Amino acid sequence: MSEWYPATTPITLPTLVGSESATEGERIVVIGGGNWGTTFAKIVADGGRNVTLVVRRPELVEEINGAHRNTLYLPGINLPERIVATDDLAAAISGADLIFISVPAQSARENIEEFREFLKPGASIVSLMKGVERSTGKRMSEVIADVSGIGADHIAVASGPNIALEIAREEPTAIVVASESEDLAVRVAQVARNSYLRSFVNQDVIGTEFGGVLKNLIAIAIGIADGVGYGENTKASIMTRGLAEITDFAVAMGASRETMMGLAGMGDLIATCMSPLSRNFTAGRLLGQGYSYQDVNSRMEQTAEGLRSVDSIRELAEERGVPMPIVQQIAAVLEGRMRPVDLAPHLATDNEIPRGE
Ligand SMILES: NC(=O)C1=CN([C@@H]2O[C@H](COP(=O)(O)OP(=O)(O)OC[C@H]3O[C@@H](n4cnc5c(N)ncnc54)[C@H](O)[C@@H]3O)[C@@H](O)[C@H]2O)C=CC1
Ligand SMILES: O=C(CO)COP(=O)(O)O
Repeated sequence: MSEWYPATTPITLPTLVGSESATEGERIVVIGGGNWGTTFAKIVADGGRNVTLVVRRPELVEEINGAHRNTLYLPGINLPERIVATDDLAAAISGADLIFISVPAQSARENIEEFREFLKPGASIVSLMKGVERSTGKRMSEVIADVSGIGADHIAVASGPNIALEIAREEPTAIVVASESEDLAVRVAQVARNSYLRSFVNQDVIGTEFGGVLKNLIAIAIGIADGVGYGENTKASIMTRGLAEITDFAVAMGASRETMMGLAGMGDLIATCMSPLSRNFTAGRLLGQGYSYQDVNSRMEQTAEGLRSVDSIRELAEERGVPMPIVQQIAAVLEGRMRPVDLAPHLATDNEIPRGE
């Protein structure tokens, strides 16, 4: 691979034509039969490749292979026949070249532990997850490296404004793939593209991952504002100050500012804050309507990663001296120390002298 594409550059067709064969014949596995894992398998299949989808429930294996549906997670969506579901993780992983993981972030470690002995030499792992591990504060690519022992040149992450059900409905969308290895990023981007999904690449793994994690927190804040009944000024103020806040954090952690202005940062922030399909927004809205953290947890049937990332992000920010007033306030609402209605006025750390925007 001689050329490299910055975050703002789509992979253009001439490039793809020349290297299309790089991914042909590769065995592709997606782990996780939830909202995003199933949608991602559809993306790959609609791009013309066969894909094995590893799920846990035998009845879901039957539904996907028989009716080509995953009714619980993707109602109304017909899945391509190129997706073959299995609950046999070991068999799926043995011989797999490219493995995408889409399970809740807190389950990632145990999931990789379960399959690492079956990894074939040269296999690559791609995280589709948008959370940090609570017990360690690690990003998912770090957890993958820790547990699998695979080197950074075989690890990638994919992120962007990717509300699963919209993509499953084949609404045009963009995604960004990041890896320290340009070859791997381009290979993965070639797999994650089809008539309705355009893929971009970059080398900023830290920024691409943190973009996905951090926008969840701001989406919770927007949900809280919505639940309280505040209008668009409040939400726009939180989104704008939120972007500044999460950018400062990500840059302090080693991300590039440019990434945070791209698909994985601003792009995903907009999608998640604006979509009623977002689980993080929904969890925030319930909080804003007066439900407690415990109530929200029990009402959420799908993964709202932001709820589990708040503490880790707060700790990392404190360690690095990055002010995160909005994240602090989300934590205060979650812990019952602040009324949701009081969240929005405190968009900045309370300074006596107003500071520059
Ligand atoms: N749903 C979406 O629109 C998007 C989600 N993501 C991220 O993808 C990740 C997964 O989210 P969703 O699929 O939406 O969640 P989900 O709640 O819809 O599904 C999670 C799936 O993981 C399975 N699972 C749980 N623990 C497991 C384990 N130990 N081993 C194997 N499977 C396990 C569950 O059975 C379920 O099928 C999250 O990190 C999320 O932030 C990223 C982009 C878009
Ligand atoms: O990451 C997502 C969209 O890019 C999905 O957001 P939610 O997890 O809040 O549904």
